Amino acid sequence: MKLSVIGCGYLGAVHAAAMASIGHEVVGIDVDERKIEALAAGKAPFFEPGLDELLAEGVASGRLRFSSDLADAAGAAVHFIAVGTPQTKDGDAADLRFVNAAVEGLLPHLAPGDIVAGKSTVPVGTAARLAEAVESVGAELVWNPEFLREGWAVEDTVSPDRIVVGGGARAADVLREVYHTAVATETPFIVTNYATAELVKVAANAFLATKISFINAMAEIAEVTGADVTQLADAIGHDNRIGRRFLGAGIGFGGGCLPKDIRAFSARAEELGRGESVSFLREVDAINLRRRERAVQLVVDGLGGSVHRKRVAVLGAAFKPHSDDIRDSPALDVATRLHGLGADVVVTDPAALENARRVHPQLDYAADRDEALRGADAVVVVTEWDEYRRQLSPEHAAGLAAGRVVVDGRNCLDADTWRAAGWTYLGMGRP
Ligand SMILES: NC(=O)C1=CN([C@@H]2O[C@H](COP(=O)(O)OP(=O)(O)OC[C@H]3O[C@@H](n4cnc5c(N)ncnc54)[C@H](O)[C@@H]3O)[C@@H](O)[C@H]2O)C=CC1
Ligand SMILES: O=C(O)[C@H]1O[C@H](OP(=O)(O)OP(=O)(O)OC[C@H]2O[C@@H](n3ccc(=O)[nH]c3=O)[C@H](O)[C@@H]2O)[C@H](O)[C@@H](O)[C@@H]1O
Repeated sequence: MKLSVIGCGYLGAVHAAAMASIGHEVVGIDVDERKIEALAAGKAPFFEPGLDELLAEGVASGRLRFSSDLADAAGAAVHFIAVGTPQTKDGDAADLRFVNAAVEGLLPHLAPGDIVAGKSTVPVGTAARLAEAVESVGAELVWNPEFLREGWAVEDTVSPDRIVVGGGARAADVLREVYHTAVATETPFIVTNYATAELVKVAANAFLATKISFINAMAEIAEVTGADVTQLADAIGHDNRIGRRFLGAGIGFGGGCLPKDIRAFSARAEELGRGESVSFLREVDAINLRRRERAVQLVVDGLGGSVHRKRVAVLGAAFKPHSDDIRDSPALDVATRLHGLGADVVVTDPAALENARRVHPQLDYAADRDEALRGADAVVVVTEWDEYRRQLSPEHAAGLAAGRVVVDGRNCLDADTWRAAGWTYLGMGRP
């Protein structure tokens, strides 16, 4: 089938490449010419495991091409909208300018019977509003939210846990054909109305954020009682009604989605007169942000009350491992707070260094882990990449660092091993 994907960022580029890999003829469109140039050359403009291979394969096969001209979407049977919906500059609501512009710009290139499939995360009510414009040219709108995780985006797109389609039965059948490989393996395929489809997406992210803040709230209680939140998480996680996943206590969630999605959800619920129904999400957000402060406090405490002129090695910049994404990164928040307190901060990250340098030029950067560790008075692990977690021994770190203080912002190090090697180990919610 012929498909177009409007918006080729973390979501759209992967979607376009994955759709080509399952046999479709795909054109990816973006207003960012630099991105399009890279993609057309078969190169991912960001770090995503497996994406380079998929792009190169798709472009070489002739089934995948990229363009900065929306007119090139003409002729596709399904047009996916995958543009950004960031937080507005002056509030919590989602900024729908890009979605509106993409749909508006697409209208002249649509033919009767075409399907426009929204993938961007939007406030409930958006699809119903956009449907009118799409129908005015004889096309049909569905909302088909996306649940992929960065770092596993290719796998999640090709083999999703579920597919949700809000819209009419004919359009849903066309999407069944689009996702034929997942349908063949009996992936749950849920057809519903617009509002449900939009809400499924934000509800899923709100639940995940709540789960993380729940365990971080337990970490706060653990800190004043001498309990160990990692053992607590293991123990409650054995109850499979609860489950251990997303009970990782630490400096909390960040990224281009969870934080802005819970805020946009709160803002939308308030508009609908139902703010109180999700008022707990404000608390989820507040707990999350407190944990970043806590990590900073641990570094201050570990260094005897002041970080001024102390060299602090910050291991990690991305909001999570296997990604170069630094949008609302807790790691960089911790780094900039320490810098603000007068510390000589040296940040390193295997994938996100370039992005970090661009957005936070005031910080110092080291090309690799060992360079960051050299001469450090304290070490803080803020993104749990394997090379900081599994591949870093306390003895090796001791051979490079000047001090012996390690703050484990992701509870990813073995406390006993580090202590036995002479380090002052400070974890999040651990005695
Ligand atoms: N990043 C992720 O893991 C996931 C993202 N989402 C949602 O998907 C949407 C996109 O997110 P990301 O890909 O992360 O954002 P992104 O910022 O990486 O990509 C958005 C892209 O849209 C392009 N764009 C903006 N206006 C355009 C227009 N009028 N025409 C064509 N292209 C345009 C931008 O240049 C950019 O490349 C958001 O609503 C997000 O919440 C949903 C699930 C997963
Ligand atoms: O809407 C989206 O964009 C996506 O948002 C998240 O995916 P992602 O942002 O890629 O990353 P996650 O793996 O969910 O991690 C989010 C944040 O939570 C943190 N986290 C995760 C798990 C945990 O136990 N503890 C914890 O602090 C991570 O470090 C990271 O900062 C969701 O998991 C996806 O299903 C969703 O599609």
